[in-house]
Amino acid sequence: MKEEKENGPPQNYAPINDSLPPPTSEAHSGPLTYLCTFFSHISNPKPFTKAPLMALTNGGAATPTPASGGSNLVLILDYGSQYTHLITRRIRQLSVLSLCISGTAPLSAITALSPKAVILSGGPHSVHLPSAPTFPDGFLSYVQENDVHVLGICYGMQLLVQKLGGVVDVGEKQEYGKMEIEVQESALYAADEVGGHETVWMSHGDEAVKLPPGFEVVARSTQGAVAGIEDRKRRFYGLQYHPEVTHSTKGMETLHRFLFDVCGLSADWKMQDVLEEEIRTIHSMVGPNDHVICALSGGVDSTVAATLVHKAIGDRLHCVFVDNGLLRYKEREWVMSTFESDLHLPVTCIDASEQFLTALKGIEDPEMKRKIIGREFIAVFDDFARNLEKRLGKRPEFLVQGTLYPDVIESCPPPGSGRTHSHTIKSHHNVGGLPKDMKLKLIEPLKLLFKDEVRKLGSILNVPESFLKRHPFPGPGLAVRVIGDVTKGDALDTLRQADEIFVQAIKDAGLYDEIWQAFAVFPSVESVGVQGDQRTHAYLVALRAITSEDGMTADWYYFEHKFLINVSNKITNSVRGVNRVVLDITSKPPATVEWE
Ligand SMILES: Nc1ncnc2c1ncn2[C@@H]1O[C@H](COP(=O)(O)OP(=O)(O)OP(=O)(O)O)[C@@H](O)[C@H]1O
Ligand SMILES: O=c1[nH]c(=O)c2[nH+]cn([C@@H]3O[C@H](COP(=O)(O)O)[C@@H](O)[C@H]3O)c2[nH]1
Ligand SMILES: NC(=O)CC[C@H](N)C(=O)O
Ligand SMILES: [Mg+2]
Repeated sequence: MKEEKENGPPQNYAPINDSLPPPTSEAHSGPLTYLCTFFSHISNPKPFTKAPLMALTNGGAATPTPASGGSNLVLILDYGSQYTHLITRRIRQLSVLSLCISGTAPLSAITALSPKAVILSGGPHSVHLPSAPTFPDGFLSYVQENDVHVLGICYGMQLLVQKLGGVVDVGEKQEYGKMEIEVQESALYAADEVGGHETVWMSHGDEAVKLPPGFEVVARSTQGAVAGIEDRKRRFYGLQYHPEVTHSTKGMETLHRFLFDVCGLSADWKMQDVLEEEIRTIHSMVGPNDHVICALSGGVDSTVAATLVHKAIGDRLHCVFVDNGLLRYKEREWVMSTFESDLHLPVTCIDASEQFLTALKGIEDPEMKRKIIGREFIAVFDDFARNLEKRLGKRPEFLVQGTLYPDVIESCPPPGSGRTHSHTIKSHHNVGGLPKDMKLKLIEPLKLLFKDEVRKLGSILNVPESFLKRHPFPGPGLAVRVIGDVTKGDALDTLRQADEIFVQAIKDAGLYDEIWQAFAVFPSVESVGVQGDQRTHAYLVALRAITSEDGMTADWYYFEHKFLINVSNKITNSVRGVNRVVLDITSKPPATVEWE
């Protein structure tokens, strides 16, 4: 492993914004801080004084005392729906903080956060089966005693109906896809919608056949199934359809009415507040003489994370960029020069390509590759920390990573982080791929944010657009784009060249900003071709370009034929060893963005 010198001293840098509150010795108690900390498994050197945190970290043993009236927070209890994260996003889009925890989390985890409203998500289960997940004992009396509003969506509505004494049964007709409903004037539906039909997205086989006492039906599908219910007196609401999905044309209006008219929440979730809260958290974790290292990839997330932490602790932050041998064409040169010229952040580049490629030799299994990469990254960061100790006389104890909420959702989630009964899709190297015995404590200020929120935060921090608009690039890099053994033959170099041609063509055509991510893949498949009248048996390259809001779901991007013809010709004419180009026309789901 080779360490290179830093990219020059910082110019212009202003470590701490004076307008921000001074460092405190106690952690800020906002829900964001609180859950971030919980997720990060940080053993805080200055213990939190808040009972709620204890309640979560010790599995709910403490008896929290909820603030009456609740905080301005909507808590989502996740029962495994593929749309749970979308509910969280939609609510944040309406400027209200929302967080998602497991639907079977202990009552203490819920009361600790003191939400003003709780949304029970959909899910694949049937409430009448014994294994059906449910909210904890005491939940219904807690929400009643503390004036908490509850909205059940799909499975969540069925759960409410059953637990409150109604009956849910297998419906005569299943309802999947776009359906029409008829609504009546009520808390959830405005007078001008009354009598009108709304298009909604349904996805259920069970239905409420008898409502609990106190409830009324406020919407019905044109097939006759109960689609919306209310018990205003007890503050229980239910929707059989998914208002969070864009196919439910008035879904956002219904959520808006629920949040502001029904629950009386205020629209106060602002990126400026997130920034200030995160800076307070960092001050509370990192002592005045502590040093911190930051894993910087040059991507959007770590750049924003580094800028934020730098604002909090100035030059006690030491950024490290790792060349793992899996980077794109000239990526290392670009990162090192632009960090110096545009961001003025000191970065040390470590060339660990040999170390990573040796560890990956012969490895074909995608999850194994991810775990190896996660392990090697941490080994490099540990070495870097040891070297800094020689220079600074004190070993950095913290590692900043640009982990996002979707990384957590899709990796191995810790209990309480949401995704109750869903599968691990893939271990993102920075979450599920981390070694269990790592010593560095994590600081992950973006851990509860989606990408578009990170971009907003970045622009408040004056991170240049050239960084914020970059397409995401996964930490395991080209290792998840070369199928099978990455070290075999010229796979990596071939892929780099094809990828560069494709992405440059997208930039030249002015399409870069409307595409979420575009890249080439090397499937390690050979096929027969004819080039210069000669038979060839050479590799194929696949092109993938997608649009997405947050990387959780995606659609493939529709290019004009002329564009594709030009790119295909350019690749087969200039990349040695490639005689065929194919286009990936799969959305997520059923595929994922990366091939591995
Ligand atoms: N080559 C690298 N050197 C150092 N750290 C890295 C490297 N690649 C990834 N990381 C770390 O892993 C984290 C997750 O990677 P990820 O690709 O999700 O985020 P990003 O690179 O910061 O942003 P983007 O999603 O826009 O690529 C990064 O935020 C960074 O902390
Ligand atoms: O830093 C990362 N480490 C990883 O291990 C990883 N895997 C996928 N990605 C990126 O996440 C988004 C969703 O990708 P998938 O649909 O392939 O899971 C896409 O933007 C992917 O590029 C990763 N980023
Ligand atoms: N999408 C859902 O929440 C479905 C709930 C339940 N499994 C049903 O089929 O009715
Ligand atoms: Mg990246």
